[in-house]
Amino acid sequence: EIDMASQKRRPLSRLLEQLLRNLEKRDHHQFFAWPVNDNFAPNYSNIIKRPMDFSTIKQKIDENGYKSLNCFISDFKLMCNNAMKYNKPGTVYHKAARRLLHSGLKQLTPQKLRPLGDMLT
Ligand SMILES: COc1ccc(OC)c(-c2cc(C(C)=O)n3cccnc23)c1
Repeated sequence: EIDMASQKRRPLSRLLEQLLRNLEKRDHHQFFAWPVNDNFAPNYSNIIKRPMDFSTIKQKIDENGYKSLNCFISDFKLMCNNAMKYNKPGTVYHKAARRLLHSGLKQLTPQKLRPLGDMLT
């Protein structure tokens, strides 16, 4: 159980929570909200060695599992790239992943992050 007080003290966690909310709202169909289930995606766990989804990222933030912004961005990219690896181009999932990756990364550029970064120092 993560006490709120320590959460307040951790500026990185607060920044990552904010960035995560911003990324999640771009996933309109919630295809990335939960781990992909092998029952709906045949052979998924054999093809995708490191599954990732927004709920797992959220849990990792709460457990203070990200030591840097770059580690958070890496998991976001992993999640999108998994979907572009498993799902064929042209599928709704591949297109959603490509779109999420590009629109998400635009929010994670230094220009966009600098004002938030000042909050960290
Ligand atoms: C159709 O409704 C849902 C609901 C939740 C999903 O993943 C959390 C998915 C889903 C998400 C994915 C991904 C992200 O590869 N996927 C691949 C094959 C079959 N289903 C999915 C689809």
